[in-house]
Parts: sequence; structure tokens; C-alpha cells
Amino acid sequence: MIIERVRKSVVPDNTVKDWLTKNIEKLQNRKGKLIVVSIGKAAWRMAKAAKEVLKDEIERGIIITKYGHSEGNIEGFEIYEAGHPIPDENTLNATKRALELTENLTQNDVVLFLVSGGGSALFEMPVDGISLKDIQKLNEALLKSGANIVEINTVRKHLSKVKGGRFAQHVHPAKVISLVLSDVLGDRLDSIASGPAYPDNTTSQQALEVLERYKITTSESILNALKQETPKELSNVETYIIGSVKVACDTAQNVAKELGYNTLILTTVLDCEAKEAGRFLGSIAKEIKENDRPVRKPAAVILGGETIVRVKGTGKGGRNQELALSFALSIDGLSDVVLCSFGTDGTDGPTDAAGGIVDGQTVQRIKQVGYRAESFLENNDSYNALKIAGDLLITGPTGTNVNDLIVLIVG
Ligand SMILES: Nc1ncnc2c1ncn2[C@@H]1O[C@H](COP(=O)(O)OP(=O)(O)OP(=O)(O)O)[C@@H](O)[C@H]1O
Ligand SMILES: O=C(O)[C@H](O)CO
Ligand SMILES: [Mg+2]
Repeated sequence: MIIERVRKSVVPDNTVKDWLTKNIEKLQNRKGKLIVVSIGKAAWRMAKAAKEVLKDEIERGIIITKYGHSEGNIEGFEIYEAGHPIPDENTLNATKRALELTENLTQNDVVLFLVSGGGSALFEMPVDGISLKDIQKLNEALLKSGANIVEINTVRKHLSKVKGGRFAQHVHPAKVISLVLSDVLGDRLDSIASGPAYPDNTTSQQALEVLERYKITTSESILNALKQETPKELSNVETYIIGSVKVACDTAQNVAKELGYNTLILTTVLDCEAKEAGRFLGSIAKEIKENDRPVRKPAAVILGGETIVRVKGTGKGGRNQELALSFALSIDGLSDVVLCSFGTDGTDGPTDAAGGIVDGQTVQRIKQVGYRAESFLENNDSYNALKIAGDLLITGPTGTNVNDLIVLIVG
């Protein structure tokens, strides 16, 4: 029940519709055209929702999403699919078209800009002097380097005609109203999809430092292009976050309260090793059980974020499954304790599971068929461990992506 309600609260169909219905006058109070530009992995669904509310108000629309992510025609919209996580020819063609549709607008016009994760790869036009090949090579190096998304996008923003606020400059003097589905911890708006319509908080110097920190060598032309600063102020944008892991946590908390639990949101920016988070939550579960701290029983502790796994073993799994298995090991034998950890996109690592739901008997269930749960954890094989225990959570793709959610219940 918690999971389904959480999904509903962050699925773009609902969030875009709700926002537009409540704020319809922001769009209707214009004298000119309304153009919709929708980018990212959730672009199709966000655009579809906008179309259902705004109907013929929309003069033109364009969707740029990942291959396989379009769900069919939408009247009045051009739909493009392109490369992700590395941009390709189609990315550039589609972006060129989006720039054409938003050219020569006046201050009477409004661009409704729908933004979701994946937008950095899908919406791209390199600055003059930089080729698609240059951008592809650099993206590959950055994605493999261990740099986090804020660092990666710091570099991307300084090489692009549309990122780091430059799309909003292109649209000027028309107004941009951005609705954003956040997949970046802490909801940094200049990082989500590399902030095409948001003032950039990062500098050329920081972009150069990222390359240095991760020992990424690159061409003279890229180094020169990086020196051009992105806009730090924009006068024509309004930005609204319509979905994020914070919203998912708030929903989980509300549902848990309705079910009679004492609730606590421990963090919405969890970002440590999955295994460590699992063990730490094991100690929290024990503390609640014995001492009713930091929240009284029956308790629901909620966390949002995105842990990391440095995969060293040969097994199959994901960060949520690994967290859940590690938690199960630390609370082995304890009664009335359940933990559910899952990716809100319905996919945890390269598996068909969204995550895991474990309890104090999980490790025993694995033992009963002759295996040791510890060995699975050591081999990063959380998927097979939870499969044996019957503890996988399988939802299928949910149509949204706002990081991971963890709910710990102690009765
Ligand atoms: N055997 C494994 N055990 C645990 N984690 C793994 C394993 N193999 C891969 N991973 C993790 O899976 C992650 C990739 O999974 P996933 O596709 O869910 O990523 P994501 O960050 O959610 O991507 P997106 O933003 O595109 O949804 C990587 O962070 C990697 O560390
Ligand atoms: O597109 C991107 O840059 C990431 O998904 C973060 O928003
Ligand atoms: Mg994912």
C-alpha cells in the first residue's frame, strides 16, 4: 500500500496534471503562443499529461526521450528518441528542432519546459568548435571516471548551447515555465538534466577542476570552450519541482501515519555504501526495538536517496537489494522488523527487480536451502540471495524516476 501510494505521488502523469490544473492561470495569462518542450526519460508521459490539461492551448510541442521511451503519437507534438547516456546524431537533430520551434519568440509567448532525468544526454547542442565525437568521448570518460552527477554536469554545462541556462537565453524574451521531476539528490536545479533553464551555480574553473580531479585528458578545443562562462542570472524563468524523492518520503510518511505508525524521515539524501546503510539501519531497528529510540514502536523510519555499490564480485544485484540483504544479516532472528528498499523507477541495477523486502527470517530462509547469506553479499549477488528467500520486490517499470526509497518498520 505504501509503495503504490508513493508511486502515484511521483508518477509524472499525476504530478504534471495536478500542477497545471492548480496553476492554469500562469499559462492562460499570456498574450502570445504556448510551446511545450519536454526532455528526459519521463518526457513522453509529462507531455501527455500537459496535453490532456492544456489541449488546444498548445500551439506546438516537442518531446525528446530515450530510445524505446515513447508510447505513441500525441497530437500537435513532434516526438524524437535519442541516445542515452551518451548523446548521438538523433540527440542533435532533435535539439536543433527544439531550438527552431522556440526561435524568434516574443515576450508575449510562453515555453512550458518539462524536465526529467536523462535530459543531459537527450538535449544537447555543442558550442561552436566542438563536435559530437568530442562530446561523446568526453561523456564516456566522465561516466566511467567515478565523478558524481553534479561534477559530470558541471563539465557538460560549459560545453553546450542549451545547458546551464543557455536554453532559457535562447528562448528570451519569451517566458519559460519549467516543471521538473528531480533525480538528483538535494534537488539541485542547475544539475537536473544540466539545468537548461536555470541559472548555473558552477563555474568554468570548477569544470576544469573536475577534469583534473578525475584525470581526464581532453583536446585543446574543449579546454578553450570550457573557459566560456554560463549565465548566472536569468530574468525569464520560473521553476517548480513537481516530483522528487522528498515528495516520495512525505507520501510514505503520510501513509504510514494513517496506518498507525510513529514516523520519522531520517534523511532524503542518503548517499553512502549500500552495505553500510543496511548495517546502520540494522542498528537503528535494534535501538527502536529495545529503547523506543529515535522513535517509539510501532515505528516507520523512512529514508530517501541513492546509495553506492562498488561492484567487486561476479554476482547480480542492485543497490537496494544489497542494502536489504546487508540489513537482513544485521537483524537476523529479530521479530516484527521489516525493511523495504526500492528504486522508484522500478529497476534496481541490471535486474528485473525494483528492490527487496526483508525481515528477521530472511537469512534463515536462505540457510534452510543450504546457502550462506554472507557469501551472496560478498559476491554482490543480492538478487539471487533475495530470490531464494522469496524477498525480491518486482514492480516492473513505474514510469517515473526519483531515486530510491527505504521504509523500515519495527512493530
Ligand atoms: N551485482 C550488483 N550488485 C549491486 N549493485 C550493482 C550490481 N551490478 C550493478 N550494480 C549497481 O547498479 C547501478 C546501476 O543501476 P540502475 O540502472 O538502477 O542505475 P540508476 O543510477 O538508477 O540509473 P538511472 O538513473 O538511469 O535510473 C550502479 O550504480 C551499480 O553500482
Ligand atoms: O540527465 C541528467 O543529467 C541526470 O539524469 C540528472 O538529472
Ligand atoms: Mg534507476
